[in-house]
Amino acid sequence: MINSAAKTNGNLIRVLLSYWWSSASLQAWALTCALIICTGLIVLLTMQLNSWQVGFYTNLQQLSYPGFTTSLTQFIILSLVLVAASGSQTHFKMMLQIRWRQWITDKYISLWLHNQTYFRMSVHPDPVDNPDQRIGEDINLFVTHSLELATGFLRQIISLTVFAAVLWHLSGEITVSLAGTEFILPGYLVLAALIYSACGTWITVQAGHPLMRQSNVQQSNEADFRYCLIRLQEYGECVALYKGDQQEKVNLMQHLARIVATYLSIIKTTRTITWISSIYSQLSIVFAFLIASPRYFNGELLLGQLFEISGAYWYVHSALSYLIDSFGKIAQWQAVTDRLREFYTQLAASHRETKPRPAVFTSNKYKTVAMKNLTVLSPAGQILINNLTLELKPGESILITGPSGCGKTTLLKTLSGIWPFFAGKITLPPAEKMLFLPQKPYLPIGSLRKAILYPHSLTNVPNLTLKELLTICGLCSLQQHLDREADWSRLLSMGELQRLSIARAILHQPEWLFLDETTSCIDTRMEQAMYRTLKEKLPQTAFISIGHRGTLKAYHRWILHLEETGLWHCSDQLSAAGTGTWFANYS
Ligand SMILES: Nc1ncnc2c1ncn2[C@@H]1O[C@H](COP(=O)(O)OP(=O)(O)OP(=O)(O)O)[C@@H](O)[C@H]1O
Repeated sequence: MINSAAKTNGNLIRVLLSYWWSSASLQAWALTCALIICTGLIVLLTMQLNSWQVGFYTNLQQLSYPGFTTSLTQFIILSLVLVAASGSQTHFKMMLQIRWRQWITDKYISLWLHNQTYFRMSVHPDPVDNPDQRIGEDINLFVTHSLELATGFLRQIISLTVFAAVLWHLSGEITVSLAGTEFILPGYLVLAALIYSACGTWITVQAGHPLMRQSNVQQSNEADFRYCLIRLQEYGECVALYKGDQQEKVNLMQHLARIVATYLSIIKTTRTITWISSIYSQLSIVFAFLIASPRYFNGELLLGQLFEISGAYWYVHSALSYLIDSFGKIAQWQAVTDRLREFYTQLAASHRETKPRPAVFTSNKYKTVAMKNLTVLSPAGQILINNLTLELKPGESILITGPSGCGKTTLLKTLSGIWPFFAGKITLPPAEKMLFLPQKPYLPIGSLRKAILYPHSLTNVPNLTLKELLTICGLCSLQQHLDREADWSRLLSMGELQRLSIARAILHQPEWLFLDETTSCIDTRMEQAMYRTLKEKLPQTAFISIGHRGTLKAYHRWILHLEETGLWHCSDQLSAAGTGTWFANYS
């Protein structure tokens, strides 16, 4: 168990960091190096500006005007280089951000779309929430925060090394007497900064750790709220017809209330962290002066040196307080990383489940659609179809009937390879010879031409062919709109959408056509016309239809009737005996 978790974590890290080992690695490393160089340069310039104070204040103290103007010139030059380095750092960081995000998003989308994983995950007993948000927003936050934290960390490490050395040098030695014994402490200012920051960090971590969980919950709350708004927009017509405005408002307000409640707890934790870090920062301003003042008042330090110590102390203290200052960002980074890990774990599990199963054979070798001892289950484990054995030869058609909810659609989903809950053996012809028309037609947003050609993107289909197709499917009025971009699934009626999917089937000429109540929203006369057209245009095609209307029997040789109990019964309309011939040739 621990091994598997460690393996998943290892794979996740490989996916997240694969940009640096990808085909675009040259670009990745070039941007990273440029970012590191700019960050290092900024710290070195900051150190120069800190040391510059010594000369500047000394010149002021000694009333030296030429020294004062030289100091100002130095300041202008250092500042100009610092501005250029800061601008370049921002440029390289943002470039790396968008390229890295693009890379990870591409990886996640590929994993999500591979082998219909998006569907399989939706029927998982415990599906992860809002995959859209994980891909769209969490990856973006992960990349942004990772780069912010990494560059911040790098800056603080260089800063700590450089300024700790400066501070150590400036500290000199102090003598401390403890229980009558005198100790000489070198670099006591560095030691003081270390102790001070360690105490502050410990207190902040204790007070702020709930923030990570709260951020995670808030990400989910925000995604749920947005999903409800999108659904309302999508089903606006239905909600309006039901006059469900009040119900929708209550639902949306409940989601908003969850966001507010979590936000209130985030406010509480953030307030505590802010109090701690403010006290800590305010004290640190005087702390450096306080512990360096004995040497100043002893005449061992000039005013400029006192300011230099204070500056160096401030940088060392800032570097050591990095965790405290970035606690909110670290908490959010941890939350999005957890959400990406959770999503990746389910993606990986889904991929393991969908590796070609020994129970399903798809190859050119198979000329038939056959099932042997096929048992189809619901996600809850309830048997929908029990021990089904049958074989369908090329060009033969079968009508699947049965009461609503008995498992007709699930049988087609099993044959299409997207339903994972089954036992038994299935053999199928190659995927490109089959076409599945779902009950609810799907049309991509775009031109009508793209909608008819979906899921292929054949570009060489002449307009005339497409117009003829629309005519024979009773959609003449759409002929003029082949290139009109729209959300066609909203504009067309259900019957029109179903006829458009029949046009799609005729265009693609499959050898095996699976129709899941594809004509359920069309009147009987038109339904008959559609089936006659299909038979005429696709004479060699085998039809596997689901339907409730008895009129469909005329277009199919076989009738498979499913019962609610999982039992089934198959009959041959051509055979005088009616049943039994189905299995004669099955091997
Ligand atoms: N994704 C899913 N998650 C949970 N249960 C599901 C899922 N898909 C189908 N089911 C259940 O499986 C059973 C069979 O559903 P299916 O859609 O196959 O029925 P059907 O015979 O095609 O019904 P209808 O004639 O009404 O279209 C139903 O009880 C349904 O609730």
